[in-house]
Amino acid sequence: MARYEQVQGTVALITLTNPPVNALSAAVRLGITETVTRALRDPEVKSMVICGENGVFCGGADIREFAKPMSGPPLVPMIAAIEEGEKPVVAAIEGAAFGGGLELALGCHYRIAHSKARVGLPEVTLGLLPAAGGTQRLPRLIGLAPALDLITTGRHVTAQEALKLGIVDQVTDQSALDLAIQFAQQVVGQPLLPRKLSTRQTPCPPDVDGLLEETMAQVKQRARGAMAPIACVQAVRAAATLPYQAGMQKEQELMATLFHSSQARAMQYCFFAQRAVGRWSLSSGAHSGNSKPRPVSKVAVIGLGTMGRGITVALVKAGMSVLAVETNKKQLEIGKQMVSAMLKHDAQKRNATPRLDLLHFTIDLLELKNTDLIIEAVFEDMALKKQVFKELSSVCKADAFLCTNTSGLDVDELAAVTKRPELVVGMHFFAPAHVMKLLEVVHGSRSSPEAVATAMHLGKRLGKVSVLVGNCAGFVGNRMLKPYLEQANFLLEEGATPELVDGALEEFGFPMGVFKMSDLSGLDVGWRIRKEAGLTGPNVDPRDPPRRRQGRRYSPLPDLVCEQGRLGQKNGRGWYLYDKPGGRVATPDPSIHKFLEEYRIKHGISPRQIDRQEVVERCLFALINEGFRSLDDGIAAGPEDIDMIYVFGYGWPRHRGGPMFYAGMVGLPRVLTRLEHYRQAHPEVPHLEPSPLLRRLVASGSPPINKWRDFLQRPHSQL
Ligand SMILES: CC/C=C\C/C=C/C(=O)SCCNC(=O)CCNC(=O)[C@H](O)C(C)(C)COP(=O)(O)OP(=O)(O)OC[C@H]1O[C@@H](n2cnc3c(N)ncnc32)[C@H](O)[C@@H]1OP(=O)(O)O
Repeated sequence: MARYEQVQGTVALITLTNPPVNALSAAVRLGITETVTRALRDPEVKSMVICGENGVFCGGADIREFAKPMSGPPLVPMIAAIEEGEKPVVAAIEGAAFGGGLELALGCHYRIAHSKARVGLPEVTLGLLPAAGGTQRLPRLIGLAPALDLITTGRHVTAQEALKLGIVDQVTDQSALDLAIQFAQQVVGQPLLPRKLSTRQTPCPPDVDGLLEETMAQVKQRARGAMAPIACVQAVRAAATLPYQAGMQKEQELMATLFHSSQARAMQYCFFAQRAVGRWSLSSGAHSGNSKPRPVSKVAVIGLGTMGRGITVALVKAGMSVLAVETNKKQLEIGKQMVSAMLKHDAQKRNATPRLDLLHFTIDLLELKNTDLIIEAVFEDMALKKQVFKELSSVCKADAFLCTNTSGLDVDELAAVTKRPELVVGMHFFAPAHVMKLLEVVHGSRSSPEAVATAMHLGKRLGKVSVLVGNCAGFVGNRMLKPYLEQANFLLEEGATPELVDGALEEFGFPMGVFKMSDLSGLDVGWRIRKEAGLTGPNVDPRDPPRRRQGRRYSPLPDLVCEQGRLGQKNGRGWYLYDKPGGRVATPDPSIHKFLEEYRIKHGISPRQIDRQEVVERCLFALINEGFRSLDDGIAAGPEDIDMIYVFGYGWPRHRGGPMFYAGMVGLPRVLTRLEHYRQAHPEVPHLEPSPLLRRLVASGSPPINKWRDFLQRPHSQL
């Protein structure tokens, strides 16, 4: 797992060989320990170079080993032996040096990087801290403030930034390995002590306490309940305030509290789940391994509303040529201005040139005739979308893919109006589409594996986490959101305020609660959908009592709020008050409280005290319950798919792993018992009826999440 060679007569070359990313498994650590010892003992060897096979230095500790009992040599003494040795060691960094990989490089005396390499300490994103000396050596190398930034965010930096920060000594466009070998020969005989980072003092600003306090306050706010970023600040503080060995001790103590935590397990689960969702499969036997995406070079976007603009920007940022289509010149001009401004703004932030040359605008559908893939992003209205699909089907070339950016309409119904239903798939982007990482790719009953593969691949090119889902109202994400929103409204009826509900959900870790989120999205969006569904407005069955629709409990509260002209952030009034139309700062509104009180009096509801536990349980367990139903229906392939949809699309806190992982952490029997309890208290709410899958899992002894697929029935799988 570590190859040993002697090159140029006097240089020991140690190559990590653990594909694909040379993770520091027990065997690799043993290999490094043995080869370093050999090189230190060999009188012919004057210096060493450490590199990684296949153009990757090292992806860090082997994350899969974290769940197993520790074996093999630990990292800390292994790295200490490199640093303490009296022969210079040069790290030749190609590809990536992340986590333990960068910590290994920091134990070397010099670092040479290829210009395309990236380095970073992403442990915080796995619920951990860089506990192989990273929190002590990096601040000593680059100073307190930049080290705090890198360690608490886990962000990766380019070789150029690493050079500026002082993490690496040289960057080359040629072979980093060749340069490192040359370098290793040149530095023989030079004093080594100053190169040993553990012997240095951490460069600090005059007001160390001020910087640490300010950082801690910012980190706590950003962390939303995650423990690791806070532990990272505490560990880096030790680098500024304690001698090296005491700092290392502190680093180990803090790591011990994180290592077996449920947060670390949740975040490591997310790491693998994110990669697993890319490996899709269909019941037909087609899967990502046997279905090739078709190359796509020309893409068109139909409709330059909020979604269409975001999608266009995402495509251009990925280097793709885009034809943007609107219905008339006026709309086209508005769209053009906005897309160009968004691209310029984005490029400015990255100090880059906006790729406006990749953009083309038209109102003429005939210009689509050479396009490979079309993403329709018109208003969410089935009749309109059908009309667009009919036209696309006749003007586009016969093998062009037709994709719809719908958030929940029936993809099969759209496919049916075309002459090529096998080339139709859903691509559900999330707003803002150029920022949000999630893409739900919707498999219609006639979508071909090639169409699925092409949409999934395109999502990847756009830097999205693409998740394949089946075709049903709301797909996976919005289908599960429905019972969540419903419970939040019922809680208001029963005595809660928007602030109480949102506070509980934000304390759980969501960036914003359900009512703030609704204000941000615009309250009229759901209102229109409810009108179309006959839940409010003129099509309501006149025999329905005010708080019942279609045979079940219904809360008209959101409709009544809209009827008052409160549409959310866009007009400055929704569930909250905003300083101005479009304002972002939500203030509780006494007139909403009064409205809720009057509503309860009118409907004879005695308000009761509602605590935060009830808010979290009712909203989240109802959502989770729908997740189990989606799994059983074959709309979601596995719990990982649901979890990634919620983490990347709906702000579910990563340190809680996603709704299905969270259910496992809480304990399936508890989720079942609480749902049964709430169902008994609210018999008119069918969403609270525990799903058959949840019952089967509990009856089978609540197996771990990776075994849930064995319990699915899926009589009507959509995948
Ligand atoms: C006791 C601990 C003491 C000290 C603290 C040290 C802690 C650590 O080092 S924790 C690990 C920190 N490192 C990371 O977080 C980096 C993780 N990896 C990546 O970011 C990326 O994989 C990459 C940039 C290195 C490569 O990206 P890419 O080329 O896109 O490949 P993939 O991400 O798809 O990965 C390929 C394949 O490798 C698996 N993998 C990647 N890194 C690790 C790892 N560190 N340990 C175990 N496995 C790893 C990844 O899961 C993929 O496999 P699967 O598709 O089967 O999941």
